[in-house]
Formats: sequence, structure tokens, C-alpha cells
Amino acid sequence: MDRIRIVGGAPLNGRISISGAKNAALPLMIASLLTSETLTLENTPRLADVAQLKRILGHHGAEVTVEGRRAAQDPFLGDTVRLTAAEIVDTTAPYDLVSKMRASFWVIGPLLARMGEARVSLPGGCAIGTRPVDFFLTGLASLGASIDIDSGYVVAKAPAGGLIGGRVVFPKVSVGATHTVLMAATLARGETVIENAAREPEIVDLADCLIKMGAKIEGAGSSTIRIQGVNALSAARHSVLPDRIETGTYAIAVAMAGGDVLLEGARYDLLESAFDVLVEAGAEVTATNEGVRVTRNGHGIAPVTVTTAPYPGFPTDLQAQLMALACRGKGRSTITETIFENRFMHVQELARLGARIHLDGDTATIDGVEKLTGAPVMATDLRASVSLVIAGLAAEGETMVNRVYHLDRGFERLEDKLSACGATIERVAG
Ligand SMILES: CC(=O)N[C@H]1[C@@H](OP(=O)(O)OP(=O)(O)OC[C@H]2O[C@@H](n3ccc(=O)[nH]c3=O)[C@H](O)[C@@H]2O)O[C@H](CO)[C@@H](O)[C@@H]1O
Ligand SMILES: C=C(OP(=O)(O)O)C(=O)O
Repeated sequence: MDRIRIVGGAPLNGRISISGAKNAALPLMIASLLTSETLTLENTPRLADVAQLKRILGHHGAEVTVEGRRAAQDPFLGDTVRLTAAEIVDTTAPYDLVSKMRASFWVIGPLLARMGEARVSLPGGCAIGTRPVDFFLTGLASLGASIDIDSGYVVAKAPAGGLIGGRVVFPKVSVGATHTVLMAATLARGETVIENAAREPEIVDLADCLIKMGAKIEGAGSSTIRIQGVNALSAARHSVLPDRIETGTYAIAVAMAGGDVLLEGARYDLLESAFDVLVEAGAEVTATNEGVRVTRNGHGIAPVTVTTAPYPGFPTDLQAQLMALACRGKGRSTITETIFENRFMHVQELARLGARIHLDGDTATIDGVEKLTGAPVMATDLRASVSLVIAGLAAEGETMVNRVYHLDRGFERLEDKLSACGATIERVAG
């Protein structure tokens, strides 16, 4: 299995091109199941999760083809993916496909809306908490679906004549449940109102694409989304939003290693809360015509106090990376995780590099150290893995990050992007 080898100490200088967002590309691809016509998605990142979802959509009958990327112009330019689900050939999403990736569970929304039935295995995904699906089930039930659990599968059936618009009130903000009910409601009869909807930019991106396909949606990006169901959706072309978590990750890497990097194609407006924290930590962050420029020269890293929250709050998907940065802070930082109850798997691995972190329930107290020292490490989820890369960039000597397949789920050619900016980092095949 491949590993990533890093020798720390070099600052980062240059340009990093930001890819299309994993967490936007996945629901957008799933939305292709809502129509028999072709959905064309530009700027789709090359990631293991995207490849896995291609397999899942293929299982349901979608033909997925990739128009070649213009590699000669920009090796990081995203793929244009064409998805055509002319017919749904199977409404069951089996365990062996769904268990590898949580977002694949979301096919339940389009399958149920278009075919009137779906049988979908309970999902897998990053090991960061129990991650139940109760909001999805009550949400779909509010659109008239009957729901049963049978041998690890959710069996959902729409009433005769299809789903019926309804009022869905989520008890807690859920990105996945909002995506799923939003997709299902586009083909339901009448009006659906989603209250306490997730406001993440990826929800807005999905809604924008659904609107291009003919859906009638108002309020995406706010807590209340209104959908008027239509009879059918049609072909559309849409460009996937830039990845704000990849953006934040490289911004934190620059804050950690020092240097001056232009994050090309990044959107400042998608990540203001995290940029505010980085400025507090001593980085300079500037929105430019080409993206976002991040620098840290001369100053040390100041400690931070941060609590993760749904958008527009500080994202849980940057919590591990920020913790790596705080390990080199001059003083005590506090990071509270409010979204997932078990998202601290990076703590014991950061400790291998010399970090001093104390965990108490949902709060980590980090006492910054003068130096981190390279070591072999291994992470059990995507963002935890990249936090170890960030720590390795500032550690003395060699850090070897094992189980790289987690990184490949969410970061496109991470080692190439960082080494182009002067980091000593390489993939070791094995
Ligand atoms: C592919 C994708 O986009 N993944 C993102 C998505 O995950 P995902 O959509 O799985 O996360 P949710 O927003 O649903 O989870 C938020 C919280 O709600 C809870 N919950 C959720 C659904 C449910 O039915 N019942 C329930 O209790 C979860 O356990 C969690 O505590 O949003 C998370 C929160 O921003 C991000 O960390 C993930 O990167
Ligand atoms: C938790 C994540 O992914 P998933 O929801 O697919 O497990 C993530 O992107 O950080």
C-alpha cells in the first residue's frame, strides 16, 4: 500500500491549483439519477470517491463517461464527466458498494423520487462517529414514503403516484439529509419546505444545478428551502464548485510551514470563518482576482480558540488540520468539535510527532511545542490523514504517513501540489 514520505522544514512558495469540491461533486453526480437525459459536470476532481461513485451509478444504470482533461494546459484541470441514466436498471444499492462511502447512501432520494422505490444498504464512510441516518428517513417519510429496515437495508417506497410534497423539519443541521430530501422533492407532487436546512455552499451548488435541470427551488443557502415539484428534469451542464476544504487545508499548510502561496481558483467567500482564524494565528490572507493568497513570513504561530459549527461556522472538515497548526502555536489553543463525537483520531498520531494535546470530551487543549519530530504515523480518516501531512511539513526529519488511500479519497495529487511549492514530499509505492 502506498505511503507518503515528508521531510519537514521547507517553506511553501508558489501556486496551488484548487480542484473541484469532493463534497459538491458527489451529490451532483447522484443528481444525474433524477433524469433520463445527460448531466454534464465540469471541474470534477479525480478522486477515489468519485471513481467509487461512478461504479455505484453504473450499477443503477447510469452511463458515465469522461471527456479528457486538457492535461497539456493544466495537469490539475478537472475532468468533464457526462452522466446519463436513460433507464434505472436496479433500485437496490448493495452493501459492498455503499459501505465504502457514506455519500453513496444519498442515491435513496433520486431512486425513490424517480422509480417509487429504493433499497439501499446502510452506509459506511469516515470513522468519525456513529453517523446515523434517522433524519433521512423521517425526511423522506414526510414526503409520503414508507420506510422499513430489512437485513441492514433501508427499504423505501413512495405512495402510488409518487412522492408528495411535505414539510420537513430537521432536528439538527445535516448536509447529507438536506441534499437527499432536496433531490427527492424536485420530483414530488406539490410543495416541499425544508426547515433547518444545511446552508453549506455545496447545498447551493446542488440546488443551482437542479435549477438548470428544470427544478423549482428557492432559498438554498438559507435555513428554509422551498421546492415546487415538477414532472421531469432534463439535461444540464454545470461546473463543480472549488473545494473549500482543500483550499483551507493548503492555507493551513502555508501557515504551518511559512511562505507565500497563491491558491488558484479558490473562493475567499466560501471560507471566511476559517480565514479569520488563520489571520488570528498569524497568517496573511488576501482575496485576489486569481484566487486566495496566503502568506506567513517571520511571525510565529499564535494560539487559537475555535469551535466547529455548521456553515458559515468553522468547518469540522478543517478541525484536524487546524489542530496540527496549533501544535506549533506559541501558547495554549483550544479546539471544540461539535459536529462528530469521535473526530479526534489524529490526536494520538500527532502525539507521535511530539505534540502535547489533552482531550476532555469534545474539547482538545493543545500546548504548542518548539519543535515536532518526524515519525511513522497512520490515520483512520481523510482529514486526520492530511493533518499528519501538515504536521510533517513542520517536523524535523522524516514523517511517513501510512494508509494513503484515505488521502486519495479527498485530495487530488496532494504530493505533486505541495512539492511544486518546495515541500520535500513524495509518494512511496509499496
Ligand atoms: C460527502 C460529504 O459532503 N460529507 C460531509 C457531510 O457529511 P454528512 O452529510 O454525513 O454529515 P451531516 O451534516 O449529515 O452530519 C452532521 C451531524 O448530524 C448527525 N446526523 C446526520 C444525519 C442523520 O440522519 N442523523 C444524524 O444524527 C451526524 O451524526 C452529525 O453529528 O457533512 C459533514 C459536516 O459538515 C462533513 O464533515 C462531511 O465531509
Ligand atoms: C467526512 C468526510 O467525508 P465522508 O462524509 O464522505 O465520510 C470528509 O470529507 O471529511
